[in-house]
Amino acid sequence: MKIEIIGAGSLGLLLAGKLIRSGTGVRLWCRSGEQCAALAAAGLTISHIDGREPVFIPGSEIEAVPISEFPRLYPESPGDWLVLTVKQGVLHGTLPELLGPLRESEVNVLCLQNGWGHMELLQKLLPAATLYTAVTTEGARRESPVRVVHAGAGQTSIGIWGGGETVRNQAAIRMADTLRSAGFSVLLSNEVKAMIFRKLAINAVINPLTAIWRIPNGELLSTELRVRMMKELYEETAAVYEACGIAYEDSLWNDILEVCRATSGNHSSMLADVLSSRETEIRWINGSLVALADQAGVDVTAHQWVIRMVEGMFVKER
Ligand SMILES: NC(=O)C1=CN([C@@H]2O[C@H](COP(=O)(O)OP(=O)(O)OC[C@H]3O[C@@H](n4cnc5c(N)ncnc54)[C@H](OP(=O)(O)O)[C@@H]3O)[C@@H](O)[C@H]2O)C=CC1
Ligand SMILES: CC(C)(CO)C(=O)C(=O)O
Repeated sequence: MKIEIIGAGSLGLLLAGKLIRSGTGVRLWCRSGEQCAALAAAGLTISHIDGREPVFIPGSEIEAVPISEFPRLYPESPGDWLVLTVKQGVLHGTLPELLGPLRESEVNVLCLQNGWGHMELLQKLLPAATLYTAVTTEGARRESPVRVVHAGAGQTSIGIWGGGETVRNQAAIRMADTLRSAGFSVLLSNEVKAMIFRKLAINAVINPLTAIWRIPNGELLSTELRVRMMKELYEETAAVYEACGIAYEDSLWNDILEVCRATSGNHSSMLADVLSSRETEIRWINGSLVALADQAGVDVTAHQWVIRMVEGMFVKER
């Protein structure tokens, strides 16, 4: 199996390194030629916060190519899968033009983005492709273009976008087996929308508050006021789901609290973006809930406020 990974950031480097180490063919598409050169010179190091030995992949074993070469090189020798590990902003920004030549292609595409909105976009861009959503609780943090920290082993659930029996889908089964042999814990799910909306609720409550208060996830639980703000965001989210007929488990609020405990020392991805003055994914997390709320006539004042707070902070810091 040959896997094309687009986006050599936290998740892309983690996946690429572990897949290469397990013997899977990987071509890694980086935004910059500088990162490709750095990987060729220094190799890739994956370290673990749980004390496991770092994994080192020598540069000679890494096929890293600048994304500007994608339209020329990809059609000459396309891989079996495209794995997208860029942020939502890139998917909605520069990637549509790059993927344009694949419009007729029946390629399998695995998308690991948090948030909501990217799958509909990809469906329009790549109507002949089979799209798979992956919802992951793996934690990865890129330290440099050639170093990534595996900050927490999690679980990845994969489902066919648009419905279908993922659990019997041969391509999905092979992909899951390949990821498992690289050391990831993977489930196939026929409930793709339920898994996306569950993760969306978790991100919509935890990410903006940790980014605004600049605290690790666990500190959200340290005062009553913080938990009350979380609850407000949660209750608005639940009201949107009810109004839109989106099913969710009764345990969702407790699940969110549990994620804070399980990832207590982690910086959320939104806090990490804010601290690095990068664009956040709030438009596709809280913003997508506001869009659903507008259609359904639900009041989501708390979500609107956190969006303004995070977007205002980002603009100020640039
Ligand atoms: N990190 C994690 O633990 C988790 C992440 N996710 C989701 O996965 C997605 C990726 O997250 P993460 O890996 O953290 O993000 P990062 O910002 O670490 O990585 C994104 C990568 O995309 C690269 N990139 C930007 N533009 C392009 C382009 N046009 N072509 C190719 N590559 C490009 C960036 O390059 P450069 O740095 O050079 O700009 C960067 O290396 C997000 O949607 C996130 O929500 C989900 C669960 C966990
Ligand atoms: C689950 C959580 C909140 C873990 O940090 C996450 O997905 C993120 O930071 O984006």
